[in-house]
Amino acid sequence: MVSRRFAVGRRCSMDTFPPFSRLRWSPVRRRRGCVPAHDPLRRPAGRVEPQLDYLAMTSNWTVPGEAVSPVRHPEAPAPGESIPAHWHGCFGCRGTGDGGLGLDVRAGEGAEVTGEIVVDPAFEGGPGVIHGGVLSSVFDEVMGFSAKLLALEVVTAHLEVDFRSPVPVRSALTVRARVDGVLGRKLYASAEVYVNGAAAPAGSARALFITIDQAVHFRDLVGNSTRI
Ligand SMILES: CCCCCCCCCCCCCCCC(=O)SCCNC(=O)CCNC(=O)[C@H](O)C(C)(C)COP(=O)(O)OP(=O)(O)OC[C@H]1O[C@@H](n2cnc3c(N)ncnc32)[C@H](O)[C@@H]1OP(=O)(O)O
Repeated sequence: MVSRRFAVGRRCSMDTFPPFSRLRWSPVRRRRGCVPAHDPLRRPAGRVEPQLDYLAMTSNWTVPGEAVSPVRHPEAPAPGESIPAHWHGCFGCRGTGDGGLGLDVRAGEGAEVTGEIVVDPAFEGGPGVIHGGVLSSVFDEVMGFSAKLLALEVVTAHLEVDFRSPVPVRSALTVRARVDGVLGRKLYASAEVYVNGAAAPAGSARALFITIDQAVHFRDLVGNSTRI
């Protein structure tokens, strides 16, 4: 709780103490009571704030009961083998030297895959941690690869991510993903990310992929590519 005496535009010693001086809205500043005049987190007088239950905002995604178990294609890469890129122009498939994520995704048992990535400093969001959008891309890509074990062409229709703990840049990430169920053209997938071999996941994701016919889906879009 920020006291009224310190709440408006008070400069504090942290203004001159990098790196805090750059973090205008940081929780540290809020705790110390040095909150800029236009702090977006301040409550306008008289306004009733909704009481959000943040835990209820974590994923409650469930696979429909009618979904069937995924069937691995007989010619899918064997467990432990690398799964080839689905498109050389893909940001998720390209190496970091080529502006991509630098993911290595390997087949596991059944419809499970494991992706490995070292978080390039270029992927920084907050100071020293991965950008949440980049981590979402990692999840999207690794879950998408699980569809390749079924030899299906898919695009993402829905993606949701829970960020449980910060993921440092330069850390080694292991992403475990799998197709949980298939219902017509719909593939339900899930994944977790582990930092530097930790036992507890730092985040998790759920996605819905829809099978497509690549030739039809990208027919009128492929001309936009700079990588043909
Ligand atoms: C990059 C790609 C390479 C492809 C090569 C393959 C390689 C394999 C490895 C892939 C690894 C890639 C991993 C990254 C993949 C991306 O990041 S893809 C890029 C982001 N995604 C997109 O651009 C997709 C944009 N959306 C679309 O094009 C269209 O909405 C879709 C997804 C094709 C669906 O459209 P549609 O074909 O007309 O089908 P539609 O009838 O609307 O939906 C089918 C069913 O899904 C349900 N549905 C659709 N959207 C939703 C939703 N958001 N929520 C819930 N249900 C939904 C519908 O209700 C319907 O249900 P049923 O009626 O069958 O029960």
